[in-house]
Amino acid sequence: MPSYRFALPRKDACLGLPIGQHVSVMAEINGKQISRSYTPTTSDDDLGHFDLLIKSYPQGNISKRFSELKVGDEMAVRGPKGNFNYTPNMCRAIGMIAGGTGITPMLQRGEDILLREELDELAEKHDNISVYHVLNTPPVGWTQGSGFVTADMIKEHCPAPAKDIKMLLCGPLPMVKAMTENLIELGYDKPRGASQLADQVYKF
Ligand SMILES: Cc1cc2nc3c(=O)[nH]c(=O)nc-3n(C[C@H](O)[C@H](O)[C@H](O)COP(=O)(O)OP(=O)(O)OC[C@H]3O[C@@H](n4cnc5c(N)ncnc54)[C@H](O)[C@@H]3O)c2cc1C
Repeated sequence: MPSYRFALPRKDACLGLPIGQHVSVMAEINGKQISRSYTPTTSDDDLGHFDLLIKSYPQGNISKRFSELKVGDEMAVRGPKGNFNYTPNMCRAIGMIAGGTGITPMLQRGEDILLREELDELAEKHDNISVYHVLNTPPVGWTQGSGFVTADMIKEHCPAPAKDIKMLLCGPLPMVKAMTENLIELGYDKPRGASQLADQVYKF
């Protein structure tokens, strides 16, 4: 999946995006201003530019635009955007369910398993981080999950429902819908349409 690098106005500038927030990329399409959210894979340690890992859909309004960019082209970007402001120790445990490019808000810093090396390295280095990959069509000998993420997988790998935990969801709409149903079935709070920081289940 291609990654696109955008220059910042100065070589020593950082994007300055708070963890948990994203940017809006805008374009005028058929006379209408359309914007979509994207989470850079670079951090504030990266100066002079930021990178976006984009899956371009042939019918996608904004994502298709990326695939048509030539070096030197510009896009309109606005931010920071989003209600999720991460602060250390904001809760005891965080469960994250991400589908495809939905991994980008979970790991702000890209693939068949996007960012796999980075994720596995994080889990190896930190006792309090564990990663479970679920593949639609796994290769022979695959020992982790296969098919879609199920309620049983969530129960086994994510923090159980409690006041001091959060569950973060990001991915294609059908997946987010299915995960919302799984979470409700498991006893987590029903998420509202537009998530707020205080919510137990936060949909990006
Ligand atoms: C917080 C957040 C962060 C995100 N970060 C990223 C990121 O880092 N990288 C990234 O690539 N995306 C990311 N997304 C998704 C992104 O915002 C857009 O939804 C995506 O690029 C599709 O937008 P579009 O305008 O191209 O398509 P739309 O105009 O929304 O859809 C038009 C058509 O495109 C096709 N299409 C669109 N989405 C899908 C899909 N998921 N599966 C199959 N077909 C589809 C369908 O044919 C659809 O009818 C993020 C979303 C959120 C909420």
